[in-house]
Amino acid sequence: MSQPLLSLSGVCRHFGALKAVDDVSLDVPAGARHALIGPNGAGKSTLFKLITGAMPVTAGRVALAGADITRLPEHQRARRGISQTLQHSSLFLTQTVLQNVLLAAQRQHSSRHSLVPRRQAGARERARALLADVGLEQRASTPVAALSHGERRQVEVAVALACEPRLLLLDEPAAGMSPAESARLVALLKSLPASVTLVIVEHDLDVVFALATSVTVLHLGRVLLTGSPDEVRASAAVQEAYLGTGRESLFTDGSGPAHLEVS
Ligand SMILES: Nc1ncnc2c1ncn2[C@@H]1O[C@H](COP(=O)(O)OP(=O)(O)OP(=O)(O)O)[C@@H](O)[C@H]1O
Repeated sequence: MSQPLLSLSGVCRHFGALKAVDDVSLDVPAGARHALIGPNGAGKSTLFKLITGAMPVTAGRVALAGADITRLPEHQRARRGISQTLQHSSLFLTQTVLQNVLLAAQRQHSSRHSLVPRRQAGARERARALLADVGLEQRASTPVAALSHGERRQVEVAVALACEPRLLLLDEPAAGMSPAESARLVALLKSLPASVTLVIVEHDLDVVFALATSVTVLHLGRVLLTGSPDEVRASAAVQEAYLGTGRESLFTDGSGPAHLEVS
């Protein structure tokens, strides 16, 4: 098997006596669309932070394309190709859509030569291409504050892509979206090139099962199961972990998740 892009070995994060992430091992191959799911408090967000470097591990090893990055700070991991969208928006609301993406594109290509007009034109071109990729070309001159919730999430994806990531981590990208917006988001994420590997934390299991090529279920900080979406849906242990959460029908009624209309 070829080397995984992201590899976690025995990763732990303890808060006092609480084992929020407990001995998690996981390999994510390049090009995967990998989802992390689990009931509230399972450790998903904490595990994300251990991958991005926003929080140090208590124990274990994080590797990117075979290189040990466990001790690297967040900005150095970002430079190696880890990019993320956050649960809470980090966009500049009074700036236009294009300005937000342009800023990220300029940061990516910043150097002591970045004031050279040719470089600036390159960043502008790249920003416009990214807006086209996420379907927001027509909204380039619109202030972010005037966008719908779903459109803002699309801008966030464009901003994250401007960093030219190898690994894109999406923390609840569909939170607060209407079904139509979720379907558009899934279509957008599906259309990303295989050179961008996705790891997504998402409560909306319709989105997860429409997008993911593999799924890890976390429960009480531990990996309950890693497998294909079908294996996860069929697992009695996963059904049990979701009992009482109001989401168990996605695993137990045999019909699978509601179909998301993805054009
Ligand atoms: N900074 C912290 N200090 C103490 N405990 C924390 C901290 N961050 C998270 N926890 C605890 O760790 C456990 C896992 O939390 P985490 O937010 O990672 O779960 P989650 O699966 O992302 O949950 P949700 O789906 O509700 O966002 C929870 O019990 C939480 O209360």
